[in-house]
Amino acid sequence: MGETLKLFGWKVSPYSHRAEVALRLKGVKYEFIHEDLANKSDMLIRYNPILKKIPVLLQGDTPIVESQVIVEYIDEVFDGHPILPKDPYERAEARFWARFIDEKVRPQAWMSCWTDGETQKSFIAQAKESLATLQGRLEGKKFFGGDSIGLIDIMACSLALWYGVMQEVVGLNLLNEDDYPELCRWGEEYRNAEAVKECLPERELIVGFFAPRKDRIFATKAPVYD
Ligand SMILES: N[C@@H](CCC(=O)N[C@@H](CS)C(=O)NCC(=O)O)C(=O)O
Repeated sequence: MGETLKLFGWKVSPYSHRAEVALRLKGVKYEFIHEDLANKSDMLIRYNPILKKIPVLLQGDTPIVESQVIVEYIDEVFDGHPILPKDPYERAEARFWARFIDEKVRPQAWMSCWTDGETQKSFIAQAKESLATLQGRLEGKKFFGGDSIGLIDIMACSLALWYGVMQEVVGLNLLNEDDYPELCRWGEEYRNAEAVKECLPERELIVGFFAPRKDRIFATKAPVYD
C-alpha cells in the first residue's frame, strides 16, 4: 500500500467523519482535501462522477466512494483496529444496523427537525421508536462494537454530535438523557475516544453551518451549501 491516501471531504459532514475516523482508527496517514460543496472541484467530479458527493477516498488514482463502502474498504485493506467483526454472522448483523441507521434513524431524526405540525409529530414518533430500538442494541456495552468502536458506532456518529446541534438550532429536545440515557452515555464515550477526538469537528463549526441556513434548510428539507 505505497500510494498516498487522499480523502476528499468536508469537516461539517458526518459522512466525511465516518471515513476519517476509520483511517484514524487504523493509524493510516492521509491527506484531507476540503471540498467546497457550493463549488465542487473538478477532482471531485472526476472521482465521483455519478454521485458527485463527498467523501471520496483516493488511493493512488483509484477512488472509493460512499462512506460505508469507504469504511469497509479501509477495514479490509489496513491492519490494526478491527472495524467489522471477523465472524460472518456478526458482520452481517453489524451491516443490518448500519442500514437501519441510514434508512430509518438518520432520515427520521433529520425530518423531525425540519418539519412542523402533524408531519413533524409523525417523524418525531418514528424517530423516538427507532432511537429506542437502536439504544436497545447497546445492551449495556461501552460501544455498539463492544469494548471498542466498530462499524455501527461509526455509522451512528451523527447521534453523538450532529443531531444534538440540529436539535439545539431548531429548539427540539428529542435525544435527551432522560429518555435515552444509554445512547447519550454512548455518545460521550464516542466523542471521547482518541481516534474520534483527533478528527471530530468543533461543535461551533456545525452550529455555524446550520444556524444561518435554518430557514432555507427547513424549506428545502436538505442541506444548503452556499
Ligand atoms: N450516502 C452518502 C452521502 C454523502 C453525502 O450526502 N455527502 C454530502 C455532504 S454531507 C454531499 O457531498 N453533498 C453534495 C451534494 O449533494 O451535492 C455517503 O454515505 O457517503
